[in-house]
Amino acid sequence: MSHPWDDWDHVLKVDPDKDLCDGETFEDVCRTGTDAIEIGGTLDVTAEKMTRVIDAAAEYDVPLYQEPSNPGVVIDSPALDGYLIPTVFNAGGPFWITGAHKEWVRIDDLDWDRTHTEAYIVMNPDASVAELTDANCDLTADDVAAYAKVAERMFGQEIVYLEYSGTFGDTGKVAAAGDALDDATLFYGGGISDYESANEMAAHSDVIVVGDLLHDEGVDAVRETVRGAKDA
Ligand SMILES: CC(C)=CCC/C(C)=C/CC/C(C)=C/CC/C(C)=C/COP(=O)(O)OP(=O)(O)O
Ligand SMILES: O=P(O)(O)OC[C@@H](O)CO
Ligand SMILES: [Mg+2]
Repeated sequence: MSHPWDDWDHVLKVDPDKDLCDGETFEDVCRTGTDAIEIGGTLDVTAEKMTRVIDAAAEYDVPLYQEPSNPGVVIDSPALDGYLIPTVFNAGGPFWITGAHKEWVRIDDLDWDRTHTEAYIVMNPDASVAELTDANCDLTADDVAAYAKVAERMFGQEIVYLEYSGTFGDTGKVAAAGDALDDATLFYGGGISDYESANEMAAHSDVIVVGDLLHDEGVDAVRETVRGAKDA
């Protein structure tokens, strides 16, 4: 089966709780050359902030996905190509693995055709997502590879997401995740800041995700990471 992300090299993650750089617009964001935009963040995301970003990006061609951090911020919008729903494999308890999902399915009538999951392995203990989910980030390359295999082989996950949010990851661990997977697509996110860092992580993963750089440095810096990913 083919999926939209089979052809992606670069995803830009827009945090609805963070501002764009001065003078930059969502039109600029959509024209960075990224393959897709993912809208999501861990802290202080609301349905209103989500809607603002979706509406602003709606008129441009770039594929638009929502990555909700809880069921309360999921937006039903025709502008979205789909929903990428995290499930945190190394969370400290079941809520962020299946609990939140169970509540969502119970209260909402899901659009299953547009709903996909991402098997998160959270690696940076200082990231908000690690604190929120009480993730065990003390993982060796072998642990990471084993989680990736469990995600793909036992839970049928089509995307495995190695999440170093806020810090540049260990390339050995990223490579271990990549080697462990046969069919699933490996997303890598965290600390990508320029052509070189993008190029390096893109060599070890299928898709790199760039987040804070957009809000801290702006669209020109993001465009360099697109170039780095495409050259890998
Ligand atoms: C069932 C539904 C609809 C939602 C639950 C989905 C789950 C399990 C979420 C848990 C993991 C999570 C909070 C993912 C959000 C995406 C993410 C990791 C964004 C990056 O966050 P950070 O960069 O750590 O946070 P800030 O930038 O907000 O500090
Ligand atoms: O913000 P950065 O560190 O680029 O991380 C990207 C993404 O993986 C966050 O969920
Ligand atoms: Mg972030």
